Amino acid sequence: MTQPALSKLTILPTTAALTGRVMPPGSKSITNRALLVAALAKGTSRLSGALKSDDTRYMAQALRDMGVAIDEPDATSFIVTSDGRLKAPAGPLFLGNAGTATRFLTAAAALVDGTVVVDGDEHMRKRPILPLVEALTRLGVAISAPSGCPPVTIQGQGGFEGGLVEVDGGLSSQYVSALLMAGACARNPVDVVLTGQEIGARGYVDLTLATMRAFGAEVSEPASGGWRIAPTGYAATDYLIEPDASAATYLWAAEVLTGGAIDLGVPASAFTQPDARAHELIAAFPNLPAEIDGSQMQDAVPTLAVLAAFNRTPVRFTGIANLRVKECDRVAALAQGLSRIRTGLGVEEGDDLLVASDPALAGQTLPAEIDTFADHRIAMSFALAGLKIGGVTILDPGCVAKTYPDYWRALGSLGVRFEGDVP
Ligand SMILES: O=C(O)C1=C[C@@H](OP(=O)(O)O)[C@@H](O)[C@H](O)C1
Ligand SMILES: C=C(OP(=O)(O)O)C(=O)O
Repeated sequence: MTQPALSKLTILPTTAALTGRVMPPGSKSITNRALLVAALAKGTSRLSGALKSDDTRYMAQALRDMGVAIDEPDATSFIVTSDGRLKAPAGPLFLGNAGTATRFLTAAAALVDGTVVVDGDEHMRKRPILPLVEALTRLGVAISAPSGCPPVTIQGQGGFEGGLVEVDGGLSSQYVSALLMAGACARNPVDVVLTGQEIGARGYVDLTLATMRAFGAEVSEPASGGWRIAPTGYAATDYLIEPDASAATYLWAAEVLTGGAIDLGVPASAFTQPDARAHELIAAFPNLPAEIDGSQMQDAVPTLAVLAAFNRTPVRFTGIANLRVKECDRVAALAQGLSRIRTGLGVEEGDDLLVASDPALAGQTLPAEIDTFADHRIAMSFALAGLKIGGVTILDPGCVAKTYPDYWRALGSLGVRFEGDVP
């Protein structure tokens, strides 16, 4: 069977400084945490400032499939009403390529009385989940994932006892967050302890703890790398979700690349998400450091890597091995896309990415089709290159719907012009 041709969007370079006001959408990470804990709380919670995108729609639909009432009175709110229990869904939960929804619901499914199958699209079916499955097994949960990736089948017993569970967060911090959030609904206290010191973006665990506490959970950290969760369950509450820091990185980068002034409506210092750390680096452009450790701002690495192409000096990105198990292998996709613009512009060295910077790229026409591998961040970051280089074409530009459906419209509102299929 022949595949349908991918849609294409060419960014027309701009010599103008991009100026205007663009609010990034609500945080994906916080929206999907808040949706879950609100669903585990008895009563009604109003979530405002929320993201409406593929990832949060998959989460909301899965919770509806488990008996939770979720209303959407406007474009940025969810009203979640629950009796605090998730019911067995009639069929598999399909979660697309939403890592947060998939990992968080895998642990929460242990609270269901009945069978839950957690599944996703062909990309998600390649994203590892075994460390989480093994941790839940040690907690006494009947769970299996034969391929080590979704689909995962959980035979929920209406809850689990609790106790100590070790987990390796090296491949994904989402395993840790998933255990922490489900842990508050166990019958006894749960101790979640990290094995090894490696954990991608520890800041995501802090984000989890903050959301849990806002909904009444009691979590302490008796020792570094270990958390004790009291069996309190959650209390319904109204919750304001901050804008998405990863989405903000594209706007910050567009601003420095074009010498513009984009008002995001929120200062960088107001974000609590890990990717906000990238702001300081972006502000240093075109003098980015020779080495950037991406481990604590992982989703900002595509933004920083494309920006680095225009830096005064080359940049090596380290600490990014687990970018290989995101929506696509981002280390490979970035190297490939950069090298389509100019051979050798991005090179993989082990798990590092080397960007051979050249400020003279700006103003050139270097036709390049960027394969996005259905990865929103590859699409959004390479669009930045298109602001300065003629001929940059993004394949499958609609993939931004995963976390930032309005991305192209937002760039358009700043005066960016396109040729081709604007989704
Ligand atoms: O917990 C979260 O909200 C996230 C954690 C990170 O993933 P990993 O923990 O899988 O590295 C990040 O890349 C993802 O976009 C969101
Ligand atoms: C890695 C990402 O998403 P997730 O793991 O939530 O699918 C991302 O949004 O960059």
